[in-house]
Amino acid sequence: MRWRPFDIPAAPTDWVDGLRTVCGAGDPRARHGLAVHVYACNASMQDKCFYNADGDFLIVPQQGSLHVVTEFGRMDVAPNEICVVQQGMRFSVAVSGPSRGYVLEVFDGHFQLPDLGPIGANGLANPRDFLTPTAWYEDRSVDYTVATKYQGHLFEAKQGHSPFDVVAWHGNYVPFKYDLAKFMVINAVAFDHADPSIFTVLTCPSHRAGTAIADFVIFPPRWSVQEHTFRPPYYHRNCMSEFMGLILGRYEAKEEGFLPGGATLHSIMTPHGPDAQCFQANTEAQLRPEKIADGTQAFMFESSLSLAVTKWGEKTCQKLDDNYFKCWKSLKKNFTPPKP
Ligand SMILES: O=C(O)Cc1cc(O)ccc1O
Ligand SMILES: [Fe+2]
Repeated sequence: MRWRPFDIPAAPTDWVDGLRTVCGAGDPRARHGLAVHVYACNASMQDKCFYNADGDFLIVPQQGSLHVVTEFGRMDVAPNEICVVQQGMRFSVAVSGPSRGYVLEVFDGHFQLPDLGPIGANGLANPRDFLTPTAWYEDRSVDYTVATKYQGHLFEAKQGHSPFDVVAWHGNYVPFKYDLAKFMVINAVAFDHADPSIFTVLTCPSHRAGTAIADFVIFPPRWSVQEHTFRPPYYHRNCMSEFMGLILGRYEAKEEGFLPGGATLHSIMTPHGPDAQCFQANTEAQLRPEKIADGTQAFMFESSLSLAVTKWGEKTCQKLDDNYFKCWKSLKKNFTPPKP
């Protein structure tokens, strides 16, 4: 499935009011699964905060910076940066204009760095590049709204003061931000297309060893140098679900139709791969070292669970691209076995 860029509303809409669920699996009541949301808004949350009782949020701004106030301090998160706000933390989002992005929510546990295995001590997303806020507080007596997502539904409560009255904190259960440009990219330098798991920024592991509730994977600017190789993604079916979004630029396997602020979902075992144009160009291209994905950033929320699309994702948003399948239609059979 493919979605055209989600609309940013014209009427004043804050971050919570502009949150919509596209797909997901599992159940926050069983503390197992994930949800993929998009947000589209243009107004700051006024004397209003939000907390998620169901799980942790990984927030990926695509357009417009988010100014996030949390109980732990403030974070400015721009497109090409991400932040994680964990279960239960009060936060309020201010925006400076039309803003849009994606949210990966996990119900099971927390996001962590992937095991580096033979990569060894350093690489991919390095711990030093994750930033946590410094304590910041305000002492304001005011009519304040606390919005909550609890068991998938939104609730509101009122209180007489700002919740951001925490003067100091210590510990390690804290929100954080990360600049995707800091990702230390590792890739194949001889031949073959590497599994995109090498681009995993953060993962929320499941209880089944080696599988994830969700991986957050990026496709950053990098050198492509492989020889004797079809360099773009291979045609494949996956035992995981692949939800993709585009922050900036174009994605090499789908230069047309997959646009910043839009999305794709390739469900478990649904075959997919580069569009016909990408196949043609990369079949004919000379394999010289080449900088690819320059000025772009695509990402994937990949899950071992099987995702169901919401009614909003399928119908209400009116962004589903019914013609997506046509991008593969002109692929021709190229099998020409030698005559016996
Ligand atoms: O399908 C996609 O575009 C994502 C993807 C990229 C890649 O380089 C290898 C496998 C894969 O699923
Ligand atoms: Fe894929």
